[in-house]
Order: sequence, then structure tokens, then C-alpha cells
Amino acid sequence: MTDSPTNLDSLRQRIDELDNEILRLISARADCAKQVAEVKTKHDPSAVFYRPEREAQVLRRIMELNPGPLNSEEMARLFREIMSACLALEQPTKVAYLGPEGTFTQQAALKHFGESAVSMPMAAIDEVFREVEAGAVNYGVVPVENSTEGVVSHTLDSFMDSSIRICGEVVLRIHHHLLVADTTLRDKVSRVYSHPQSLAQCRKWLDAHYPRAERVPVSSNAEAARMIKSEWHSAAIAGDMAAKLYGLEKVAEKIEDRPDNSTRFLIIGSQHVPMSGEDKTSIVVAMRNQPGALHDLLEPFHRHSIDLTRLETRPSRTGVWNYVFFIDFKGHVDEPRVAAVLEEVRLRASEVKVLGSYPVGVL
Ligand SMILES: O=C(O)C(=O)C[C@]1(C(=O)O)C=C[C@@H](O)C=C1
Repeated sequence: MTDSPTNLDSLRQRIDELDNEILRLISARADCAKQVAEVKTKHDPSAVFYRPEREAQVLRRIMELNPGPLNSEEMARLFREIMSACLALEQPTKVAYLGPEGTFTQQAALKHFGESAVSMPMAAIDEVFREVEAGAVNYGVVPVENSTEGVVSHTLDSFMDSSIRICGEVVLRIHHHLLVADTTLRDKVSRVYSHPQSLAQCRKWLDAHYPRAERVPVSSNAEAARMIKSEWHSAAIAGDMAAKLYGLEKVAEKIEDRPDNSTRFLIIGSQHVPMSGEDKTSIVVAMRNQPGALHDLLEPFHRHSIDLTRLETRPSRTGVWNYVFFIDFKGHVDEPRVAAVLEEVRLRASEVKVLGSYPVGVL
């Protein structure tokens, strides 16, 4: 095919026709979502509009049906935005996240809820919990574990004295860059700012490239990016969002020591999420301080062939919580085999709290 004007014109005409069709279909879909909202409120004035299990099913189905040439993730991201706009028509969704603006948690909130949700930065993880508990926002987004650095203990601890539930999860590939401002003297960098976890995730790269630079831990990567604007001898380690927000340049890209570096975030709220077909459950269990306690706790999972995906121990904070275990496993509390395991665990533990069942992250 030649790039002749007639070819180009006819292809663009075809694209216009297709756009008309897409426009008509998206509008029809949005109309449908409005009607869904009416059905939901008709039977229940305090209805919840955001349905994580349905969203997961829609995205999984699209990925399965996708004929190409766009790859399935790309296609799902487009549908993610369509659903985000449809949900906003039903009800504007407010989401609090661990800020400031430009953090990976903001990126995770965007990835999960799309551009149409209203997202608000909070200064600390417990503030995100408080905002959700107080009903000031519909949902919250907090980091819970990183593949290189492990658990975010603050998030786990916040669940211990809260009635908040987990409604979803989102996993983000974390790419760190070494960033400078236009005023930075690149060959005189003597200080590198970042969040302690990010400094740790880039330890080897820093040892090799900036062995003499002072590593200064700050409260977030976005804060690091903000700080170097006024220091000609400093660089920051942060991600794309912070680089864009503060107009910084990348001296080196993807400097994380492990190429598969990723962080898992939790969506917190107050609703029970029905089964989506591929779900996970998170519980917190207190055991009495006695030999074999951990074995007793895990044995029923093994016997019922339930896959554990994570196990964390945290120090107890009250008399009852002698040993506290955070356990994630595959399955949903509404499945009989999961209900049976939980029944057995309840007999062996001094306290069991189900934090929530939710769809396995799709994107
Ligand atoms: O199916 C619903 O309950 C809807 O509200 C529709 C819809 C969608 O656009 O597909 C929108 C928001 C919900 O979170 C889930 C799905």
C-alpha cells in the first residue's frame, strides 16, 4: 500500500465512521449504567454503586475476548476508563490515597478507579483509614507489600483496630528513575533523596553509580522530587508521576535492582464484595502463645487444599492478641470450603477477623 493522499483520505474516512459507531456504543453503555443506578437505588436508598466483582468480571471478559491487534492489557485499560466514566455518572466516587500527589499510591488509585474518580492525597496511612471510616470518602488506597522490601507494617497494624474491609487489590510494577531539575549540576550530585523503601530498592545501582553520594530518606518519593527543585547538588529517586508533576529530567531510567519490582496496594472500604470467580480472602488471626500454634493454624488450609498467598506475623498490641498472623489465601468467604476452613480456624484461635474477600487484581 502506498501512502497516497487518496489512501490516507479513505482510511481516515473509515476511522471517522468507526469513531461514530464507538461514540454511539459508549453512549448507549453509559445510558445502561444510568439505568443500573436507578435499579440499585429503587430497592435500596443506601445502595453502593461501585461493584468491584462486576468490574473484575467485565475486564477479565474483555481480555479473554480481545481479538488484537491491541494487547489485552491495553484493551482492558481502555475499558477501565469507560467503566470509570460510567460509574461517575451513577455516583461520583471519592478515593483517599497515601499522598502526596505524585506517589506510586496515586498511580495505583488511578489504575484501579480510572481518571473519573476524585482522588485525594492524605499525609499518612492511618489518615486514609480514618477518612474511609468517617465516610468522608468512599474508598481508600494504601500500599501493603513490596516484592523487594516486604510488608508495609503500618497498613497491617491499621487493620487491627479498625472495622474497615478490603474491597480489592491492585499490583503496580514499580520503576524508579534518577531525577534532576534543570538547575541541577549533574556531575556534582552529592545527595540523593527518596523514600527509604525506594533507596533500598535501588541500593546496588546507587553503590555502583553514586557510591559517595549521601542517601537521604524522606517521607515519600514525591517529596524527594519536590525538594531537589531548590538544591543544585541533589537528585531524587522517584517514578514517572512525580517526574511529570515536578517537571524533572531522567538521568537514568529503571534503576531498581530487581526488574520485577512491584508493589501491591489494597482498596479499603466498608462493603462486602460478592464472588467474582477469582478471589482472595485476607484474615487476621490471634493465637495463644503455645508450642505448635502456627502449625495448628495452617493445618486446616493444607487439608482443604486452600492456597496461601501470604503469611505475616505482627507483634500483638493488646493482651488478647498474643501472636497476630495476617493470612491471605485464594478463595471467597461465601464458598463452602472456605467457610469450613474458617470454622476450624475459629476453634483453634483466640480471635479471627475476616478483613474481606475481593477479586484478584486484574490489571
Ligand atoms: O454493573 C453495575 O453494577 C454497574 O454499575 C455498571 C458498571 C459498568 O460500567 O459496567 C459501573 C460501575 C460498577 O462498579 C460496575 C459496573
